[in-house]
Amino acid sequence: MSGATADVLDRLFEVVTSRRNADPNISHSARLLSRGTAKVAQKFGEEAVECLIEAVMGNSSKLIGESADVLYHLIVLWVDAGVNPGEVWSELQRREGTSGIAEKAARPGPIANRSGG
Ligand SMILES: N=c1c2ncn([C@@H]3O[C@H](COP(=O)(O)OP(=O)(O)OP(=O)(O)O)[C@@H](O)[C@H]3O)c2ncn1[C@@H]1O[C@H](COP(=O)(O)O)[C@@H](O)[C@H]1O
Repeated sequence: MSGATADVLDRLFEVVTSRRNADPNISHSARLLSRGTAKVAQKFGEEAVECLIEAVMGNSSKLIGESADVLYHLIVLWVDAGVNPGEVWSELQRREGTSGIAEKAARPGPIANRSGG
């Protein structure tokens, strides 16, 4: 992720955080957060589905807008859950350079004989 990308997401997180106790008639973020975790999660899921539909349809210009919707609603989800973007950036940094194939192969396998007998 480029620095510019992280910056805009960090700024968006700060704005949404600042809206937590704002007037729900003025701020969409405040309105969404006031409706509770289930609603925040539902909206994120809906936006994700809209995003994947544009991807499957091969509509890359609409995919850009839907992707922005997904990121905004993910940030609302983080604010609701008390997750800081820096924690997510750190996790991505920790994974840098590790292939997904190699990571999956290194996971502990099932225990062959749980009874021990
Ligand atoms: N990036 C966004 C952003 N993306 C999408 N949306 C809004 O998300 C809403 C999605 O509309 P929907 O009809 O899908 O959802 P809904 O209105 O909750 O309707 P229901 O599903 O509940 O029926 C629209 O009102 C969009 O404008 C956003 N609203 C705000 N932001 C950013 O958040 C900042 C703070 O916004 P406020 O909290 O509104 O001040 C803004 O300056 C922007 O930078």
